[in-house]
Amino acid sequence: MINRICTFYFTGTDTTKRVVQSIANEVAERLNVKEIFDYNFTTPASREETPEFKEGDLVIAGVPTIAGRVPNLLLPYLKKINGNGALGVAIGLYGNRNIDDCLVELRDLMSSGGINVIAGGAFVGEHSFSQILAKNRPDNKDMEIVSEFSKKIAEKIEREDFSNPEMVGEVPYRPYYTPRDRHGKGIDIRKVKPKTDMEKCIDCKLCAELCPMGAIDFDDVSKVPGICMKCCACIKKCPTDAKFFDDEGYLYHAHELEDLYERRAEPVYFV
Ligand SMILES: Cc1cc2nc3c(=O)[nH]c(=O)nc-3n(C[C@H](O)[C@H](O)[C@H](O)COP(=O)(O)O)c2cc1C
Repeated sequence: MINRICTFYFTGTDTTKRVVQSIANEVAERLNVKEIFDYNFTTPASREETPEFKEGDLVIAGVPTIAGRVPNLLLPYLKKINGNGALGVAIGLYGNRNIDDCLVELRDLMSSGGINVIAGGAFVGEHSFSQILAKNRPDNKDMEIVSEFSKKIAEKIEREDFSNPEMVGEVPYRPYYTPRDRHGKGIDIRKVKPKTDMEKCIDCKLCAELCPMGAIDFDDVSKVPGICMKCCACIKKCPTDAKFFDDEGYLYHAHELEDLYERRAEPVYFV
């Protein structure tokens, strides 16, 4: 019996949020669950709380795929999950290249925290680095699959089938995906940070408020003293398009992804 559905997600550009919330809403409707609790752990302040769940919860957890894995900057937080026997669904969003081992890694983090993961899905979202790679996804076709998946989750719970399906990915997990330049040499984008066009910036502070790493200086938003995870929230959500990356390696990688992964990757789910 499910008493509460918890959406539990990290999202830079809202594709993960859309998929997770839709699943939660549809499963809640099908199972007649009245309480939906929105647990968005994107901001640093939200990650100061320990993620705590209880028996009778269904936790729909989602993260974007970063370098083929769960974002490593979130691992200390995700290792603190207190599932207390809740049921769970693991969701990985990826930008049309590959989910690699993100979904199985998220499933394992949830299981280690005491959540019984009864379903999982890999869905496609517009790539953080691009305005054209998987543009506007998840789209209507993706959302139909989200709906089909939600129906199967609800049916599985109604049958009281709490088994753990196999999911796409390898254990042990493969190393983080490394982009390469035209000579096959690794491109290291870890230290790359966004720049600000001060002619366009209106100093609204939205970028500093949104940054999941709290990396942008509130008093001077052109400064990024903290760690940037390249989620692109500040770039895609800037009302005046003032933020941008100009690092050569980063831009090369972004354009290469657009060229190599133009084909449409389809979502997959496991129930
Ligand atoms: C640093 C970084 C690395 C990424 N690595 C991958 C990847 O390995 N494979 C992939 O297909 N997409 C990758 N993506 C794209 C995101 O997983 C994808 O755009 C996702 O939909 C973003 O979710 P959000 O909108 O909830 O932030 C990466 C994005 C970022 C920021």
